[in-house]
Amino acid sequence: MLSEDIIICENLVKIYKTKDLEVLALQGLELNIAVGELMAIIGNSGSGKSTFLNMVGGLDRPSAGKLTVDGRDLFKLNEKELVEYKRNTVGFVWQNNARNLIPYLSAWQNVRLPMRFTNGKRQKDRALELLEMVGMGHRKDSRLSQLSGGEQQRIAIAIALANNPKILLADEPTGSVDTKTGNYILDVFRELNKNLGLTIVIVTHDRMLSKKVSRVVAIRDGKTSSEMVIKQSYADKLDAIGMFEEAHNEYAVLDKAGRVQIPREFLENIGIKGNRVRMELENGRIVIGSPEEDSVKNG
Ligand SMILES: Nc1ncnc2c1ncn2[C@@H]1O[C@H](COP(=O)(O)OP(=O)(O)OP(=O)(O)O)[C@@H](O)[C@H]1O
Repeated sequence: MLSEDIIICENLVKIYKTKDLEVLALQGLELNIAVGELMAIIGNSGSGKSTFLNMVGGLDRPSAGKLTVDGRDLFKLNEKELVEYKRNTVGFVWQNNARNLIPYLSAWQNVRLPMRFTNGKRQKDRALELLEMVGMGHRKDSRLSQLSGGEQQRIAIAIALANNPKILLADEPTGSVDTKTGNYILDVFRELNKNLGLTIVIVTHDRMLSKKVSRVVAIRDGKTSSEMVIKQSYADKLDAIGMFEEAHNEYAVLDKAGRVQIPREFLENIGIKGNRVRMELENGRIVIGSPEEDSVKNG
């Protein structure tokens, strides 16, 4: 059972300032993520997905709002605390694995690199354990340049886990591999989530991939717009018969001021053109309709 939130993000704002330009990359993002969740963030290019991940990963500082990760207020960490946070709390997997790996070293050596603070024997054992966890134990002595893109991506996941982080952050982890390999990588995430209880946040464009996790949050223009949550009771059953992805309920996010962003497709479907909707309470439900319905009803 998921209980407390490991990531609490309220009204989060990020402004990038360049010499002659200010970009509002996050404009009041509301998003909480529970301990042990496997979730995806989707959204168009430029909607702020990577910005959010970078804030949570401590790679960049937020401008305003609230961001607490694993009980730590990311606005208050000093440089030293931030280095320690990046090393122990979060692990990163990127689309482009060249960012994670050193091609002329073996898989085993690559995984040991982030562990330079632990003793040698422990390091070797732990690295092997991680390689086995991602299904790459048998290739431990292969140089990275001898492995396929998908295999390299699995090594990158093992590296991200080297310091035993509580949260794994993955930015387009399947962006450079084919669908079959992408599915395999996603299976690795699901195993890690299930077996280690690791919280995993995946940023993706890929709507198919996002259907295989238990919650999908859509970001639009730097704000959370809607989310889909898998019906927990069905998850395991459906997983067993390969229909996991069919079982989502769709939710819209309600912020503290009572604002909800309605997906554009829904508005188009009921014929909303301007900036007004008709709203009424009907048998415990809020019904939103087109204002034109009134004129049809009344006359
Ligand atoms: N370092 C930066 N300096 C200035 N603007 C930036 C910087 N990083 C991101 N932005 C801008 O912030 C906005 C959000 O970018 P972000 O990379 O978070 O989007 P994204 O949803 O991850 O997009 P994509 O799917 O294309 O990676 C964009 O308008 C982008 O141009």
